[in-house]
Amino acid sequence: MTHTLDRLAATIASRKGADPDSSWTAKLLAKGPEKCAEKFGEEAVEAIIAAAKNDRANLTYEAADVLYHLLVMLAARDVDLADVLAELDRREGTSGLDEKAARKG
Ligand SMILES: N=c1c2ncn([C@@H]3O[C@H](COP(=O)(O)OP(=O)(O)OP(=O)(O)O)[C@@H](O)[C@H]3O)c2ncn1[C@@H]1O[C@H](COP(=O)(O)O)[C@@H](O)[C@H]1O
Repeated sequence: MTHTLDRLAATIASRKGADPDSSWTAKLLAKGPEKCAEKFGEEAVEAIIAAAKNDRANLTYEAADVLYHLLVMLAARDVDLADVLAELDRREGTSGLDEKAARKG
């Protein structure tokens, strides 16, 4: 699964600075990080609606859109997927309750 995300992140990275007419990703990135974040939010809302309706087929489809747009948003702000995965690795083995307490300080 990580390999799929790694491949997709690499494809998205390759679209940075590419001709916007050459790919949808290049066109979205050319619109800037704020637009990429907005698109991520739109896709997240569509996934939320599918989940709330218990529409599992659509939730699967929308979740794929969410992951793609998350990677585009990260690329737009030069955040590496590897760093996000490292943060998840860091949390592995700790309780979610501990993580919540740590955030509260
Ligand atoms: N996974 C995706 C992916 N998921 C969603 N999308 C695009 O994201 C858009 C989201 O749909 P919307 O209806 O919200 O967007 P829209 O209406 O077309 O655009 P707006 O008018 O709303 O701005 C669609 O146009 C999809 O084509 C994706 N585009 C690309 N990929 C992957 O990225 C790779 C590179 O794509 P290109 O950059 O197009 O070569 C592809 O091979 C895929 O693997």
